[in-house]
Amino acid sequence: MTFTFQFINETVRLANIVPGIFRKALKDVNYKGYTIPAGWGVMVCPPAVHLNPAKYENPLDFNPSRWEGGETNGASKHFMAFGGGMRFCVGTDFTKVQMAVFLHCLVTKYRWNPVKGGNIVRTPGLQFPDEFHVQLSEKRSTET
Ligand code: HEM
Repeated sequence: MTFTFQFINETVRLANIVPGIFRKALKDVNYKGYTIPAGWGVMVCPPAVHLNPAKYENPLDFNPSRWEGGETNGASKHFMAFGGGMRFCVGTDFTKVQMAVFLHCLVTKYRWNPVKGGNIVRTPGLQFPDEFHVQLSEKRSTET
C-alpha cells in the first residue's frame, strides 16, 4: 500500500480541496518584522504551500514518487491538505481508506479514456471550467 498512500498524498496536494484554513491571533504575534495584532483573523492558504516550487520540484506535475521514503501521514508546514495541529482533520484516515478502495476498484475493474474538457483553473481551489469528461468501461476478465 506504500505507493497507494503516496498517490493519495499527491492527489490531495494538487487537488487543494480546502483553499483556506482560518485562525485567530489570541495575542500579538511577531513574524518576520510584521505584527499580527491580537484578535485578528488569519487565513492560511494551503494551495500556496502545496505549489511552492522551493519545496515541490515542478509543483504542477502529478508525481506520487516525490513522496518516496518520506512521511505520508500527518501534517507539516509544507503539507496541510488535512490541516494540522489541534484541528487536524478527524476524517483523514477514513478519507484515505475510501480513496484507496476507490482507486483499487478503478484500476482493477475499469478502463478510462479522457473525452473532452480538462482545462484547469486554480483560484486557488482546483476547478475545471469546461468540466472534464471521462469515459469509463468495465474491463473484460481477460484484460490486465
Ligand atoms: C478529502 C477529504 C477531506 C479534506 C481535504 C479535509 C480537510 C480538512 C481540513 C483542512 C481540516 C482542518 C480545518 C482547520 O484546521 O480549520 C479538517 C477538519 C475536520 N474534518 Fe476534514 N477533510 C476531509 C474529509 C473529512 C471527512 C470524511 C470527515 C468526517 C467523516 C471530516 C471531518 C472533519 C472534522 C470533524 C474536522 C474538524 C476537526 C476539529 O476542528 O477538531 N473531514 N478537514
